[in-house]
Amino acid sequence: MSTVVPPYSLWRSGDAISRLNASPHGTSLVIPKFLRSKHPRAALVEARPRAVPAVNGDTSLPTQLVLTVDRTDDLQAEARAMARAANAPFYSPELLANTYGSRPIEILRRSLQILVALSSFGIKLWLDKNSGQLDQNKRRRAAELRRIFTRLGPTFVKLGQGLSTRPDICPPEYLEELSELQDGLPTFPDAEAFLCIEKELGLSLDSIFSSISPSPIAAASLGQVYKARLKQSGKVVAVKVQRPNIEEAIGLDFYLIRSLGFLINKYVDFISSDVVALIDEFARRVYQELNYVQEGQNARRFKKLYADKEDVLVPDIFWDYTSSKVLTMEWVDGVKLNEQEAIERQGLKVLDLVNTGIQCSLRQLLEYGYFHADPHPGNLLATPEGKLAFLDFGMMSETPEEARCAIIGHVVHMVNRDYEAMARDYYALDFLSPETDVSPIVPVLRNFFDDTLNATVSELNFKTIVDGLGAVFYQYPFNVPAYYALILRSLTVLEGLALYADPNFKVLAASYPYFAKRLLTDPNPYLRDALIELLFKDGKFRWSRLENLLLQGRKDRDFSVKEALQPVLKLLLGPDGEGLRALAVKEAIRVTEAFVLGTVNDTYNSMPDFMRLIIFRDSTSRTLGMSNEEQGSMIELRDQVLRIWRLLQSSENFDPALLQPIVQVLQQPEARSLGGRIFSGITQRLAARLLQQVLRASTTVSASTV
Ligand SMILES: Nc1ncnc2c1ncn2[C@@H]1O[C@H](COP(=O)(O)OP(=O)(O)OP(=O)(O)O)[C@@H](O)[C@H]1O
Repeated sequence: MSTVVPPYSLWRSGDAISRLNASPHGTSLVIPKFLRSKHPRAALVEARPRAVPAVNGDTSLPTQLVLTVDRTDDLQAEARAMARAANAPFYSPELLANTYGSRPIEILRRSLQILVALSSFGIKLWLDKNSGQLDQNKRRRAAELRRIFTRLGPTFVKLGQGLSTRPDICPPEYLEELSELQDGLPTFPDAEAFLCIEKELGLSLDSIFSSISPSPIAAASLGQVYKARLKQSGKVVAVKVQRPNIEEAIGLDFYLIRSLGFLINKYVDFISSDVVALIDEFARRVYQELNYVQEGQNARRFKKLYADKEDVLVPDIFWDYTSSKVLTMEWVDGVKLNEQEAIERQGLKVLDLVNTGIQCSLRQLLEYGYFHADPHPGNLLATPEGKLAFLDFGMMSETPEEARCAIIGHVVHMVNRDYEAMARDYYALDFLSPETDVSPIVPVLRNFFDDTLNATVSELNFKTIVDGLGAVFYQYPFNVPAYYALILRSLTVLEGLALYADPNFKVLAASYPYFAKRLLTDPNPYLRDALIELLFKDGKFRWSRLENLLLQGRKDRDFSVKEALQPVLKLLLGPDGEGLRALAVKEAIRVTEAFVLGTVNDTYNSMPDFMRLIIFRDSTSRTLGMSNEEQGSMIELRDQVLRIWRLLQSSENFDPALLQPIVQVLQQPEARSLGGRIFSGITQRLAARLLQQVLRASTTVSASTV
């Protein structure tokens, strides 16, 4: 799509709409007669946001009050927009049956159109299969399917966009081709678009805008977008106008697709899912996208949740110029994230923007669970100030809270190559029903990850992981919820963008600090238990895992060491913490012993040989009879604990009192004996070692005297 360069107020000659004259005082718009006569001019309500008067200036209203008044105005304008959208289309299979059931000619015509297009594709697939060229021709066929969907119109474009996020349904080649269904769609006549704006808003075009681009700056599946300037406030806005009769076109298609779904449910045995239910769910989402007031509300909610960071921008909505078919929003000056050279020319770094995108996506997907479900590069702009702007809030999705936690656990298990735990995660993620046996999946996961990487998992290309998991999902009876597929897709899109700038960029490595932070700090019981499970194995604390989590978690910009481990420490004191307390006792013994024996070892090694002989009757490097291996692991444990302690100490806001719960546990009645146990544990072991030493020495002496 061509971008309109200022002054963007020239109408194309020969258009149904006449010419816009540029006046020396600015631009004035000449509206064609057929547009002017229909709509009497209506009074304009000022669009938000308003200028806030200076608090310290001579203006009388305090800022807070102005903001409140603004907010009230805004809510009222939004309510008016909602009223305008009262008749927005909604999905009702019954209504569709009533409407199209009695239009056999239309049904026949459209069915033939779809049938011819899809059956020719089906025949090619069948021929490929019979000639053994299915794999070889996959890429070609995927591109053909993309073209067929574009030809068949908006419903199929949406269907293709939807399929492009489903690794459980489509092989990777199809996922890639179908994800290109975002651009290059045909436009519709501008005159129709301008008529639609006037009709929808009940205002004449020239009373709304002082200028508007003569042709769309972009055309997408459901609408096209113009750039304009608001007459009242002078703000530059983007005006999205819905394609004419789209509701009709989509309605007929969904009626036909649903009828096909019924036939599949009835006659195709190998498809066990309820196809009609899937179609209904999908159709409902597409219909939601037809209500631009809903999209505006999505944008507002998104902005409230995520644009608190100064590097994220979400356009404001101008409710007075918004209806179900017209969406007027703040114009975002920016370059699409895939136009990397243009971004670099502005002195911006693509990787910084991608990192912002990753951090924002992680918060969307895993913190609030409300996320932008269509983050293709066309919907992400880099602004000249270096902000990342999000556009197009038509398709939003939500991740249920349990799933958010299960995903965090899954990634951490993956990074730690805990394949059994990974396979079990699929229950928590609701991918597999509880009666499915996950044991066959474990070796498949192991084979894939162990084969693919020599380095750590976080060094793996995210796309490789997604393709690998996709292949597993494809082979087993997985039912991947739509939100999960969308999550994978949003991160894959960001990684794809980053790889242009840096072929070594790893999205998982960039996002792992966030996962580590959540695991260390989140009080959610699922995550807390996942952390405990990760840290304790076979009754032993895995200090290396804690060290790694702390090292990673510290890299997250929102990490606060104050919160680290707090959920686990709280559990330690709680009524359900008995098991954990027992583990803590054991570990305390192990660590104290490591410190004591480590120090003994150091002292022993620093002694001259003759002193060792006098005291220990031994001049070898074996302290208290410990093997080199034992010594090594003891010293490693001590050093690891010391490293972690230094790590905590060097972190901002660290207060040793945070570890108070551990001390408290040691003082609790049930663990009061802990001090004694540690002490006795150590003295027992030391005594045993000394005894061993003495016995060994006396045996050697007596043997030599014999
Ligand atoms: N606020 C804005 N500022 C600048 N450009 C915009 C704005 N909103 C939309 N655009 C441009 O218009 C294009 C299409 O807009 P949008 O993605 O919202 O349409 P859509 O019909 O929802 O698309 P899709 O087919 O992806 O669902 C964007 O890719 C962008 O180039």
